[in-house]
Amino acid sequence: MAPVLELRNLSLGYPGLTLFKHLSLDVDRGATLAVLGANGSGKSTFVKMLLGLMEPLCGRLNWPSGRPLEIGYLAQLTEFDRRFPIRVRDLAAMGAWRGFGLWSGLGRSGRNRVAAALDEAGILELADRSLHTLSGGQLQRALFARVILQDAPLILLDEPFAAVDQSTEAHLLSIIKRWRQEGRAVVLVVHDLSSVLDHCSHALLLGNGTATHGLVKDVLTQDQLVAQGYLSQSQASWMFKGSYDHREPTHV
Ligand SMILES: Nc1ncnc2c1ncn2[C@@H]1O[C@H](COP(=O)(O)OP(=O)(O)OP(=O)(O)O)[C@@H](O)[C@H]1O
Repeated sequence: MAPVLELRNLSLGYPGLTLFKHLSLDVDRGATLAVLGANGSGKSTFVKMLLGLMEPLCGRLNWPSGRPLEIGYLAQLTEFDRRFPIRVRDLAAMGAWRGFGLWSGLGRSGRNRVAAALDEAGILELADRSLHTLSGGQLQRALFARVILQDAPLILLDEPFAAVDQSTEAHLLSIIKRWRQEGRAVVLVVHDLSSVLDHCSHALLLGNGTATHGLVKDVLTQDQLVAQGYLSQSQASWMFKGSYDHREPTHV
């Protein structure tokens, strides 16, 4: 699959703090890249760099299309102010504003697109509810509907499953599956070694000043996770003996 984005010899950090050096990777169409690392390893910084909010210390991002692509972005739920007084359908419609313009009306086809996105996210019946009345899982579904409407070739999800139950997670994974089948590239920041990784093709592990990238099964090894400070030796021994093992991605 052709890349939508190429990172070349990238170093990332702040004055006096280098988080990692010399990262080169391609984000391919149809790939699902999980970004993991201990607290403070640089996941949020990596997200900011992808969004163009900060420059790498050195190296570069290449956009094979010749210009930066639109990124469908889902921020961490904790960063979202749900007291903002709008309805679910208005929040979702914000994802489509490029298509219809900020100050013009949605029109029938726009309204149909919003309804279809809310339906796919499983919250059509909540369309007229105010955001502050939603549960965490319902709000996450509304934010997914907004990303659906962005219709972007590259999708960046920052901890999309942090506050959702198993059935919501499975539902949101089915949306990610569709995106992947359509050839979109999906980058997800995930916090734990959960079953989500079964649905990812590649992993980027940050920590202890390094960034390791490759197939999930090659990167998330016991030795690597300990070396990069993600797990202690005893946690790793417990985990690799028990619930977590290396499976090939099942690609929901
Ligand atoms: N604007 C900044 N200026 C200087 N240092 C920063 C800045 N933002 C973050 N850092 C530092 O960079 C490091 C990486 O932070 P970052 O937020 O990217 O980590 P993270 O992996 O997302 O952490 P967490 O899992 O705790 O959210 C931390 O040591 C943090 O203190």
